[in-house]
Amino acid sequence: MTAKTLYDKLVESHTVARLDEQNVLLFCDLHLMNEYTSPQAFAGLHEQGRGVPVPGQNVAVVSHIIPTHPGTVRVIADPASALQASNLKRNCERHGIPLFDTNDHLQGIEHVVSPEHGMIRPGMVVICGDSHTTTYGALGALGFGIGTSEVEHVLATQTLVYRLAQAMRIRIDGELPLGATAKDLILMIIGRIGAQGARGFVVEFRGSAIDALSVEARFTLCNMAVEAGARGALIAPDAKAIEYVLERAGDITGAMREQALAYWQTLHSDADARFDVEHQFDASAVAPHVTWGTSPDQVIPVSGRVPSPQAQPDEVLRRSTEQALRYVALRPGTPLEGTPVQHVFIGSCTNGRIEDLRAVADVVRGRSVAPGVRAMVVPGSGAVKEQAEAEGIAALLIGAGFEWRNPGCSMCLAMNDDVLDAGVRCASTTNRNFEGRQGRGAITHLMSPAMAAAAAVTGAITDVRKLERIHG
Ligand SMILES: CC(C)[C@H](C(=O)O)[C@@H](O)C(=O)O
Ligand code: SF4
Repeated sequence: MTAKTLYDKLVESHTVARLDEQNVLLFCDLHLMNEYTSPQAFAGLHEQGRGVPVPGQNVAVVSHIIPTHPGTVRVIADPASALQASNLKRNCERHGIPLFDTNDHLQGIEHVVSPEHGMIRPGMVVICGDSHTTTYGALGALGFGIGTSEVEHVLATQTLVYRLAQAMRIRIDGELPLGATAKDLILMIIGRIGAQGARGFVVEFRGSAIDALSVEARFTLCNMAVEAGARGALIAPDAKAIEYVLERAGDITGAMREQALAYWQTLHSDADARFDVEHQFDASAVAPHVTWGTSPDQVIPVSGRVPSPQAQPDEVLRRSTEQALRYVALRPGTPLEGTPVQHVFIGSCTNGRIEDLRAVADVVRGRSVAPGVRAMVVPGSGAVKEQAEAEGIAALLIGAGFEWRNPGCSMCLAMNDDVLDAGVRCASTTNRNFEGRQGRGAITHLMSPAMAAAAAVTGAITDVRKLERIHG
């Protein structure tokens, strides 16, 4: 018997038919939908007079366009966005698909909502018309994003024509130093292998540094694997992951629980499984990282200096460095530390979970938002928001001068009315720093929640480790 990777096992157990050398028909256990990528898919389905055969294995969440202003009733003012939300509601009602609607108190970002209710379990194939579906690898589920025509196919058949990926293993041993988080780890990895470094691969993370991460930190890691081009990210489920799932999946009891536990034990790569590419990193050398440019791989440790186009090894890199520097209005050789920010955004499916908000609160406690800075916290979901309110985190942050908002994607991609003005520089816990991502002409620096909190209280990009030293 040939040794298998975890990825092989997940694909094989979901293969309905082998179509050719490269493609299989893959069964999808769970299909998540948002208001943004589903309307045309439903329209196509209806044109062909098709139904949704297994509506219970589909779930929809209004994520992207929803306003986040405080208040109990949310009204979507923008007519196009309101139409997207009402279409989603109508389509879900028509087909019996569960929906977290605009004013559901548990609503939020699809990738935050689904795991917290036990919908994601080890061994599943989870898909969504959204690239950050890789997040679910943290629980040993194969998650990946699909396009709108594929959404239609999945609605109609619960299957997908799936092109097989290659397997990459990233091994990370050692202990993350104080002040460095899973966000810094993944930013460092993306910086090293590049924004296309994992293109065509499903990445399996393993090693002692991965074992040490909390499940929420693993979500952060797998979420951003797509920023290195990965078609999926996986971490073999361990006791921590299994406990996380069992605490939330109330339906897994009795004999089913025994069966599930026995199956989940098999979800790891065999000892001699072959990977197409392997990388290795040392967690103990990871410092807090901050992006300086307009791609997540344009990233350096916070103590670093913005690179110079002249120092780049080839013409393509020289040009992209030059262009990025022009956009972010930074000169080559400038230290990142001390760069003033006018805005701080804390949230997103990368860092909008309760542990992230606790990390922010730990830095902010005893301090307040610097004058001239607008700092905004948008919890990843209603459940995260309620939890943070119950723990006193919301009160602490509001007292320190943060805006405490309702959940949603918000300023991660500025598809609602949380949009930055041109030239505004933002310390952000999100995952993409593309040109215009948070508003036309706005400048994004990606970093961890603790680092964003440090920026909020100092008004500049700041090494959170120094902040802690100064203030004891
Ligand atoms: C809107 C959606 C299609 C998109 C994605 O696929 O990731 C968004 O969530 C993003 O983060 O850019
Ligand atoms: S929070 Fe950002 S990255 Fe995540 S789904 Fe929403 S827009 Fe995409």
